Amino acid sequence: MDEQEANNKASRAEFALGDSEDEYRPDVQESCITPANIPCLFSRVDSSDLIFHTPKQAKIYGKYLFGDVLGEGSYGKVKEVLDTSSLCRRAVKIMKKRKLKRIPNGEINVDKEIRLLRKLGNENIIELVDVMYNTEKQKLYMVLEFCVANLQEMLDSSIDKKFPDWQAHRYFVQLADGLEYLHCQRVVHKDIKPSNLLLTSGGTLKITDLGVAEELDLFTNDDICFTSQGSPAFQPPEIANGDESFSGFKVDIWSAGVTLFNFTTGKYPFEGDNIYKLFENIGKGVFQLPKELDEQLADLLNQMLLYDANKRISINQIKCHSWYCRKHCELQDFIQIPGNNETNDPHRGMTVIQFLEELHGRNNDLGSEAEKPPSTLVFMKDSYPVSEVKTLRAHVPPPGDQPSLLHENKQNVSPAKQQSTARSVTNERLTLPLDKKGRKSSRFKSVCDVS
Ligand SMILES: Nc1ncnc2c1ncn2[C@@H]1O[C@H](COP(=O)(O)OP(=O)(O)OP(=O)(O)O)[C@@H](O)[C@H]1O
Repeated sequence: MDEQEANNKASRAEFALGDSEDEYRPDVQESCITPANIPCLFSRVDSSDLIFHTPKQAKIYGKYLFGDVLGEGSYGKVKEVLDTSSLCRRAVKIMKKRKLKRIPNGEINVDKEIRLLRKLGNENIIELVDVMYNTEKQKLYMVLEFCVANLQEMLDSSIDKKFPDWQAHRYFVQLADGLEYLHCQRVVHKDIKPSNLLLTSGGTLKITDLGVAEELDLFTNDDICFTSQGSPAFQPPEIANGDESFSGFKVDIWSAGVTLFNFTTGKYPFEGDNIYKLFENIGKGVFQLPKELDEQLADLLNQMLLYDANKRISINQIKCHSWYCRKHCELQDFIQIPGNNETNDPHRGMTVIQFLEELHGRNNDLGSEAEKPPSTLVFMKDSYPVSEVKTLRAHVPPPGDQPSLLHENKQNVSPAKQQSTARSVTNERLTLPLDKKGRKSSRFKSVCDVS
C-alpha cells in the first residue's frame, strides 16, 4: 500500500461513526462503513424544515428605494423608503386595487384620504408627500412623512400600559392642536385612537389615518354627521345607541377623551366581551375613574366623556382647562419608543441601509485607518434633506468612484464619544416641549464615504 492510499484509508476511517450518533471512532476499519451507517453521517431533515435564506433584493420604484415593512393595516402594508433625490426617510402605504375592492368603502375611503391629506397642512397632521400608481401591478402607493412609532406600540411596551402624566399631557396638547386644525378645516376625523397617533423622531405627534374622516359641507353652519366607521371602543353613546345624526366634532372630543383615559390609566372607560356588550355599556355612559387620578385630569375626562354631546366640552374649552394649561413636571421616567422586534434593532434605524449597501457596496474596501474619510456624528432630522444638515461633512469621492452614501457607522466613533453624545441628546430631548423619544439612533447617524 503506497503512502497516498494509506492517507485516504485513514481519512475515510476518521468519519466512520460508532453506535452513538455523535461518537466517532477513528479506529473503526473501512470495512465497517455500510449503507446502514450512512444515515448516522447525514441526519435526515424533512423538506418542510428547510429554510432558504434568499438574500433580499433592493427594490426601487420611482425615486424611492424600499426598506423593510413598518407595519400592516387593514388596507395594506406600510414600508420604509428612502427618497433617493432628497435623501429623506419616508413611509409608503402600499394598497392593492384588488384588496381595496373587497373592503367595504375601501376605494372611496382611500380616494377621500388622499384628497383630504392633499389639502391639509399642519404640524400635527401627517403629511402626504407623493402618490404613485403602478398600473401593471394595480398598486397604489401613498408616500407619507416618516414616523418612528405609533403611541399604541409605546403604550403596549410599558409595564402598566400607560404614560406618566407629563408625557400624556405632552401628546394630548398636540392631539388637541391637530384636532382644532381639522375642525377649523371642517374635517371630522372619526377615528381618533392611540394607534392613529404617530410620532416623528423629533417627538412631534401626527394624527394619521383619515380613511373614515368626513369633510363637512362648507356652506352649512353645523357639524351634523350621519355615518361613522370608527373603532368601537372609542365611539360615543350617541353612536353606540344608533342615533341617526350626531355632532361630528363632539365624536372626536369623545374619542380624544377615551384616548386620554387610556394614556393616563392604561385602561378603557368602557369594555365588553363583544361589540354588543361594549356598545351597551357605552350607551349607558357610566364609567369609573381610578381614585388616585389627578383631580384636574379627572375633571377634564369627565367633561370630555359627558353623555350629553351638547354639554360635552369643546376643543376651545379644553384648551382653557386647568389640566391642559398647567405646567407638568417631568418627574417620572418617560416611556421610550420600543425597539423593532422584527429586525431586532433597539434603535429603529434606517432599514434601507442594507439595500444601499447591496446597490453600492459596503465600506469593507476602505484602506488603513488613516486613509478613511472622516466620520461625523450629525443631527439628521428625518424629514430634512441631508443637504440642509449644517454639520454634514461631505466626502467627495475621486472621479470614477462610486457615489458616497449615507451609512450608519458607529465603529468609527469612540465609545466614550457615543456615550456622551447619547447623554446630551437624551437631556436635550427631555427639555424640548414636543420631544418624546429620547433615543439617539434615528436622529444620529454618522456619515462616511463608501467607496
Ligand atoms: N407615516 C408612517 N411612518 C411610519 N409608520 C407608519 C406610518 N404610517 C403608518 N405606519 C405604521 O404602519 C402600520 C399600519 O398603518 P396603517 O395606517 O396602514 O394601519 P392601521 O391604522 O394600523 O390599521 P387600520 O388601517 O386597519 O386602522 C402601523 O403600525 C403604523 O404605525
